[in-house]
Amino acid sequence: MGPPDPLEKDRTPRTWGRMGAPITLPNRMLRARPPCACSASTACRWAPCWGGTRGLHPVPRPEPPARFPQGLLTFGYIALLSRVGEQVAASMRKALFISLLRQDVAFYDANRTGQLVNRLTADVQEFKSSFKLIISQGLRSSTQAAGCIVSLYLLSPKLTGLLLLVMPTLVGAGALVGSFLRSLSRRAQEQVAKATGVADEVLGNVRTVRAFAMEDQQAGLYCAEAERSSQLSQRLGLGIAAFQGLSNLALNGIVLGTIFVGGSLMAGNELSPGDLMSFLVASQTVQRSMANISILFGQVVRGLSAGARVLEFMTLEPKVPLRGGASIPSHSLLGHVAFNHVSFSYPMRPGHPVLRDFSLSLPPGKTVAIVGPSGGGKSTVAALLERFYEPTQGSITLDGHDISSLDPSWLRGQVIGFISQDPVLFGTTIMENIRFGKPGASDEEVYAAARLANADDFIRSFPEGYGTVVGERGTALSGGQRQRIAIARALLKDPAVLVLDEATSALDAESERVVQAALDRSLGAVHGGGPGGERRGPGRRQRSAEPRGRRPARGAQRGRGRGRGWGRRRTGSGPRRAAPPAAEPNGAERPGRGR
Ligand SMILES: Nc1ncnc2c1ncn2[C@@H]1O[C@H](COP(=O)(O)OP(=O)(O)OP(=O)(O)O)[C@@H](O)[C@H]1O
Repeated sequence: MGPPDPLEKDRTPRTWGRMGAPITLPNRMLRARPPCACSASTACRWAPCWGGTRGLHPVPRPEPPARFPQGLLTFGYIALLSRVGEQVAASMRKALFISLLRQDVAFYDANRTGQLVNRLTADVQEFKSSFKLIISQGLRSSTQAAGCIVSLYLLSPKLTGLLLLVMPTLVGAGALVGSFLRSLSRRAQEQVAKATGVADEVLGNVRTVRAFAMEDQQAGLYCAEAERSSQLSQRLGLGIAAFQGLSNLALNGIVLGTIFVGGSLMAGNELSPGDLMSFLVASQTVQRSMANISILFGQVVRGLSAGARVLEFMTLEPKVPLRGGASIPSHSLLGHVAFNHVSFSYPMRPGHPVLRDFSLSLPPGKTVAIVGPSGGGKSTVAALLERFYEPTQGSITLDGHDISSLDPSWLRGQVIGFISQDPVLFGTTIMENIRFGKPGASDEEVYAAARLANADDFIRSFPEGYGTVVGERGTALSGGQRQRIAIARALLKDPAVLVLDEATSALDAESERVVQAALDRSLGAVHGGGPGGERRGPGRRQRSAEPRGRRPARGAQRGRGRGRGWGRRRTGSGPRRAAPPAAEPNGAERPGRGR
């Protein structure tokens, strides 16, 4: 058994608690400790106060023996709190990241990367700070207030009863203002995320910005977003300030009311002057604690809305789960792909059908090129086959099995190899980038895939060879070199169906010739002898209407597909070459574009 996979279904963020159990179990235990330590520390501080309020002790002072445990407990709760806070934040980040990775591709069409990164960083940070503040200061203030309310009750139940009568009004008003401030805080955080999204996009495409001399315009765009975010935060600050001012006013009013009512009680001999004085001292402590709580309130509001934003994506379920479903045993996998009356609109543009009643049959052992105008839906066909999106109508089958019943992870990981128009590499070494196609591959397998993709020579010409770091998104390589590494990455996977989405379109003539040769070599390679073995299924060329050395299967026309084929068919006893495509691929293609 391999190591546990963090992306497995039963570890979904909806079940974050379950998934994070190994992390959160000690958390739970630890979580219980800081509050206890904090309360105990506060209790040590205020213990003499409870014993000494009856009588004139205006400034309660801890007795010397209480100082040592108080210091120890303070150390204990701060150390534990910091540990728990960091663990909670790490658990949240991990769960959120795992959840984000599981989301549908449509989710990424709707959300900018920068905004998602903002949730992973700033929102989790905000939540963690609030969590720690609530536990430390909030708990201390609450225990102080609760302890002193007990003292007040012991001194004068009647006066305390009157005091508590006004509390629900204050709490109700606080809750109302709180919900308003929370929504304002949420808007402010969304705006911060939007500004981060702009920054992320601009910095990630700085070459394009530089090439068009758009620095000032882009700076203006970011500044406008940052300004909006600042304004919203200032409004939030105003709201919090107003809340704190009003709550201070109310608390001072309560103290004045206490003096007034206490005076009447004293006049009626229901309260002694000493008790009234003690009552006032204790009620001032309550007032101070409540004032502290109201100051914390702003942080709580921000923390709660940040937590809600994190949870929103942590509990989101993708339409197409990453795993689950049947898989076809490799010995019986032929690779016959069929689109049956498929209609499709992108979730972002539901009113704009891209495919309408589209049917296509891709026989095993053939290469089919789909040719059509720009925007005609060729990439969409590849995306549907990868199950990046679900057809609105119709079905797609692999060897007669509806791909919606097949395990998407198996389909993408073992059946389909995909080389996109603009392949993106990771900012690590060439070796690791190629190995992305098959994580357990040996160095030898990586070299073989690179040789097949005509990439080995140029890789070895670098001083660092396969250890060369390719820069962010592979920017330290030429377009042709990137393409060839992407091809090696796909070939290493040895997929049954290889999808080439204009894999050579961005290249100059020489690079295209080299890459095309690499593809031809790989498609002709003997299966079982390493990467780049048997390939079946759809390829796609749009720029080159008639790929070299292959006979087109159908005539091209606007909005219609055209296929061509080559390849081999696998048999039970081993691979053998299938006949070259002298005729049209089986099945009727009728790609259509919705307009
Ligand atoms: N993620 C998306 N969300 C919404 N609409 C999209 C999305 N991707 C593509 N489209 C739209 O779908 C239509 C088909 O796009 P597609 O990329 O499949 O065309 P294509 O034939 O591959 O074009 P090209 O040859 O220029 O790459 C276009 O109108 C495009 O604007």
